[in-house]
Amino acid sequence: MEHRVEEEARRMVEVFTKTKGKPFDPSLPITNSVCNMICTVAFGSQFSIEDKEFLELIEAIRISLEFGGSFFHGKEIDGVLDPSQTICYQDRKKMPFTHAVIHEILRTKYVLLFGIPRQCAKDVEMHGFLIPKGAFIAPDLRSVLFDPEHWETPHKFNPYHFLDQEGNFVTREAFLPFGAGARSCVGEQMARIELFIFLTSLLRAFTFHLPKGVKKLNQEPIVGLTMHPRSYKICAVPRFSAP
Ligand code: HEM
Repeated sequence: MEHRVEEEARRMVEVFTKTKGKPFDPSLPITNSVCNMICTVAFGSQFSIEDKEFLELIEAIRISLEFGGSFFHGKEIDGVLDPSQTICYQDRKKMPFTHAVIHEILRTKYVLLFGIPRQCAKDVEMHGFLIPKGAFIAPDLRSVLFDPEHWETPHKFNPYHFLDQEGNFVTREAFLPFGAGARSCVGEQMARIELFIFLTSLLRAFTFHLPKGVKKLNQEPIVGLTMHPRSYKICAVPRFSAP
């Protein structure tokens, strides 16, 4: 699977390169790559970015979710990987800062409004409260991801939440974006591999900046069943000239 993510990352870099540093909305190529990974695993095939059915599917998902959305320099990446080297998931161990940034993105820009609803299989007593058999539960994972007792700056983007004094990566008990227990996210590993390889591939290949005249992006999400980003444009300027 990791090999497929690497291939997809290369395709994404090609699509970004074709924009020649001009303003463009990166959400469609990113969504296409993420969907392709799931389709490869589920059906063994994938959609082209121009495929009419794919575009209709994305629009349908966007509408249904709406009704129910960084910039950091590539210095650490440059220090570890040369421009032609393939990026693999194992490289995260040599890039604690990048790894910490990805964790902090997953925490502060958490995509789900609430976790997958579950039904209680038997009577359970928790902290003196009875949760009866049959009760529906919608876990609020934000309550732990933004808990002031667990995070130094709960609402502020701060990669140092995941780094110790020496700059080593540290895991945190309250980092539960994929849920916990027997029914936690089955796609966790795939999501982690994609996030790392896609992000490092793009940051290694491009410098990102806002289009001329744009001072700031509106980071307020569109709230639906997910927290969806508003549409935006950025410029991806290649960092290395083509061989
Ligand atoms: C950043 C990306 C993702 C996040 C934050 C996420 C989060 C979650 C959460 C919170 C749950 C509920 C866990 C619980 O109830 O304890 C879940 C379940 C699930 N996720 Fe994900 N997920 C992500 C990516 C994916 C991907 C890429 C796939 C598929 C390839 C996937 C497939 C599933 C499935 C099938 C379940 C249901 C598991 C079950 O009921 O046993 N997820 N996910």
